[in-house]
Amino acid sequence: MATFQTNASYLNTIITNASLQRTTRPTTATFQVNNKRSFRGCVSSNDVLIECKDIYKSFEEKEILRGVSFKIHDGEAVGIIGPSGTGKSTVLKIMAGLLTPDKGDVFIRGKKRHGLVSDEEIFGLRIGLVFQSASLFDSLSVRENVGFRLYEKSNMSDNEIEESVRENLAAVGLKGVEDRLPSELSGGMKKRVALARSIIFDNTKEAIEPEVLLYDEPTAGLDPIASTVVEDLIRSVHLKGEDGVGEVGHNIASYVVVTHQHSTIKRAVDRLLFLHEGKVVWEGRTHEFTTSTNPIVKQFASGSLDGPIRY
Ligand SMILES: Nc1ncnc2c1ncn2[C@@H]1O[C@H](COP(=O)(O)OP(=O)(O)OP(=O)(O)O)[C@@H](O)[C@H]1O
Repeated sequence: MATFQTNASYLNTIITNASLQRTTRPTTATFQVNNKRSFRGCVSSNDVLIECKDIYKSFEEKEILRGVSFKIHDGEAVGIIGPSGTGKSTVLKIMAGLLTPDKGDVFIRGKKRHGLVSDEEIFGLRIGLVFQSASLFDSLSVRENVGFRLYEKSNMSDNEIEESVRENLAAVGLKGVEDRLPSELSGGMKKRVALARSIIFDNTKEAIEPEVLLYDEPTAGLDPIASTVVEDLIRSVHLKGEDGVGEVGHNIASYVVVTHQHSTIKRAVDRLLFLHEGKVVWEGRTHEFTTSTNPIVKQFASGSLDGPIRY
């Protein structure tokens, strides 16, 4: 087994830990998974996992976020959409604790987060971020990339990790690529390898797997069928608390997806936040997106050149 010198914080899939103690889960469980955990299908005001409140962020002179506010509830599948360059990825990084806002607050399970998230903090809500670019380690094989976190931190044997890597790769539609280097994969394959890495599960631990996954354009650049595979996989992780190979009982219960793809909006999310000119200008259920009379949403949904969005 290779000895990895690289700091885990450089992973494209960053599993961050908010510096908070775990709070009691809501009692309104709708179904039970493996007698270990409850996953919820409904939303109420006292189950907010992440709240962004009046967030401002500038890069140099450019003001990108101008008072972004929203809440992510336990059990939700939320999409963030909006024109290019409007700050969607920036919002994800702020939620993950990789960027600090210039103004405004991020609350994790009701407690204010101060500064960035560090690797040392191991309790509380876990937030996994899958970056837009696959950002795999070039010098590591696919197997080592996917199993990276397990090789570094778990008590699983090399054989168990290998098996898990193989199964999770198969779940994203990739077989027999374990020994390849990232340079030997297409862009879409790299993306799926990154996804496999985000959903792989440490079966020696029960309590500290991610509970919110943040996906930055997980289906961009994939062909329609590969997109469907990824969308369904994301959905199954959310719905059943399963990992890519159908093992239940994990903590992954909610996710946020930044996407431009209509298929991903339709298949993988239930609620949408529309970001435009630094603010959330519309929120609604997915099925309301195409029928909304909001001129910004209407223009975006139809792809029309006429309307308030200008390039
Ligand atoms: N670290 C950074 N330094 C300087 N500018 C940045 C940085 N990160 C983002 N930006 C700028 O902030 C703006 C918003 O970027 P962001 O990636 O959040 O947008 P986005 O809505 O996700 O875009 P897209 O849909 O095209 O992926 C862009 O103009 C980008 O160039």
